[in-house]
Amino acid sequence: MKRFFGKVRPAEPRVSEAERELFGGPLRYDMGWSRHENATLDLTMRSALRQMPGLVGAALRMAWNADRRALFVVALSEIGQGVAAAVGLLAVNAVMHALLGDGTATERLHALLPGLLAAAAVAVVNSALAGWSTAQAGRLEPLVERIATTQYLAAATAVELEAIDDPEFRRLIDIAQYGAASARRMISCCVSALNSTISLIATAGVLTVLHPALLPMLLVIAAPRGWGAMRVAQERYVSMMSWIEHVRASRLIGNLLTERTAAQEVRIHAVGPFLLDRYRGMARSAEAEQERLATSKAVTEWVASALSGLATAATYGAMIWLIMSGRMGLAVAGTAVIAVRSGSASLGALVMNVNQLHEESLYVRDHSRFLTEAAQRAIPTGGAPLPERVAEIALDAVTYRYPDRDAPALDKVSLTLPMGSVTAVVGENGSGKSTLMKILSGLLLPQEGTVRWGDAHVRDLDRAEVYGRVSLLTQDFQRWPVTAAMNVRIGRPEHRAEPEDLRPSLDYAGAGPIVAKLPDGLQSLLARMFRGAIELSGGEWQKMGLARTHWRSATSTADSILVVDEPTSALDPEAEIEAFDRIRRLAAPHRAVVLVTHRMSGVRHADRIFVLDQGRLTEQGTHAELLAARGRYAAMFTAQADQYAPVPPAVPHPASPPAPAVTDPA
Ligand SMILES: Nc1ncnc2c1ncn2[C@@H]1O[C@H](COP(=O)(O)OP(=O)(O)OP(=O)(O)O)[C@@H](O)[C@H]1O
Repeated sequence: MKRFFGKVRPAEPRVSEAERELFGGPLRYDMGWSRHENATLDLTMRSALRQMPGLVGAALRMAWNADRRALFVVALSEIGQGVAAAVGLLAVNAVMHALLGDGTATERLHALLPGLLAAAAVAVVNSALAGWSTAQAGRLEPLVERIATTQYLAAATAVELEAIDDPEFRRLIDIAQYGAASARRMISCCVSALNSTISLIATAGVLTVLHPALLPMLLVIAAPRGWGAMRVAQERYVSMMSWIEHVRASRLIGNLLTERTAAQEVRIHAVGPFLLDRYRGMARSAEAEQERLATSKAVTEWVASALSGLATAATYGAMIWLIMSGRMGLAVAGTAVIAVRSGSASLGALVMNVNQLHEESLYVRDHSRFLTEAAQRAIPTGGAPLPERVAEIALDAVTYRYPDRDAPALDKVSLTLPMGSVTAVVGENGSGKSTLMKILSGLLLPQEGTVRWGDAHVRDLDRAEVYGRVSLLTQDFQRWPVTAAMNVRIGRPEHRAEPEDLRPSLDYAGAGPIVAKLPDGLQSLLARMFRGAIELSGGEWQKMGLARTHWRSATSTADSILVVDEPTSALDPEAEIEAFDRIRRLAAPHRAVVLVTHRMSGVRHADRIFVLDQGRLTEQGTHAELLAARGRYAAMFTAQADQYAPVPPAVPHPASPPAPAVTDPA
């Protein structure tokens, strides 16, 4: 019994060997975000029905905002169809009475004509109303999907970077993407549910008028089917939730096999057949879950149909008893049979629609949950205006810890960046350099300590204004799949520019020759995924990125900061020297330049150098001061300088295996 009527639970995961090997264990969605929200995934029928009005209301509100005239027309035509159904039944009743009444066959045929004509007229009106409703609903649905998608995208782009780094929130972003299409489908479900409800009310009214016992009978027939459909939907949803990570991982493997970046290793290392085999393994375990679901659905539907069949037999039995005992006339019974049939069809359709509404509403609920959580984690809007002149940006005892980490990535870091200065930050991998850059840019807010622009605390400032003053060039800067001109202009997209306006930025970055080589110059499309588009090399892209950064800096005169994180990783030695030189030239009286790099040659001319070690600032000073101090910086600098020393240190040769002894055949 518990199997059918207990709470729907995810099936015990069967871990495929491929999952264990590639990902270290089963990839299952742990419903963590619902715990995070202090709400367990509540999938009882009662809670479904309780939440339904709110979710239907939300979908209808979207429809109302999208096109209220269309919504009004849909509602009107659906109500019209319900009324037509009732009138049709009354016409059928009149026909029955005429057919089973007194008089000769000809008289009875004459008597039933008005009823027949009325039924035909009702059918014509009904189909006209149905067409009208379909046309308007078809117009409404894409609008609702667009509104929901826009809400989703706007919320996703407005959250703090910390939320994007949070795996729980990322999962919620993934799941919520299905909500927009579900909101669209909810509109058609709502229309169908309204249609079934109105025709059911009409049928129920007619049945009650005919005989009070007929209505409960109708409900008894439909109830098991409703239960079955809802349970199947819940099982499907729980399964989809618990397998979402698995689906994502399979998709990831599929993408890796076809991605251009992985293509070389896929071939040379024979990763292709290896991953393909693991892909098959994961697909097999997903297929086993699909099979389990299909079997469970078949059993549930069979039980529901059996119960519904028993109820139908009982209903007809009761009707025969009512006729035999003289409590119901034959004409009434005839109409009742038709009414019960059409009523149970309406009820069945209503149950199916409510069930589908329920299923879609689960996804819409994720969408609205995402919007709520995204709103809580959104970058605050408003705040104090940022003065044009701030003289310096200062960090005071800044500590930052990533949500899932114990050790802080930055530990009580204090530093000052005066306008017009060039500051370098060096340190080993994982020492906290990139985190410091994110704090300086306002992308992350410190948990302890303060970041000030002049006298104003970043926390109190209008963040959009802070971002407006930051130029960012990171090693993984975005390679936008748009034209070369737009790849530069997108550094400050709201600033309109003709291609000639971008020339100084291209020349500054040394990207002029790259553009000159492109078939359509600045109008060339830089995206391999489109036909006729061009792909640049890593170093060429880096120059385009530098041009973009220059364009962004050049379009602002207020005090600002330029953050450059490993800008030369793909450049050849000559280009690297040039790039560092260019970055230094970006220093201006109203700009503070911060440079993060492992290339020590690039930092020696900085006004001030900071050394980070495990999140702490351990050394600071000019190049000469730090060399003299003979600390970590001096060690790192000397190690790199030695690489370029005239007499390279001896490189040990790999030991060669001993040659097999050759015996003279003679
Ligand atoms: N999104 C994140 N979530 C959790 N931990 C992170 C995240 N980003 C960085 N870390 C951790 O914070 C610490 C500092 O990382 P950060 O990227 O700032 O170092 P880095 O000095 O820039 O390293 P590299 O020179 O390798 O780029 C590391 O231990 C890293 O594992």
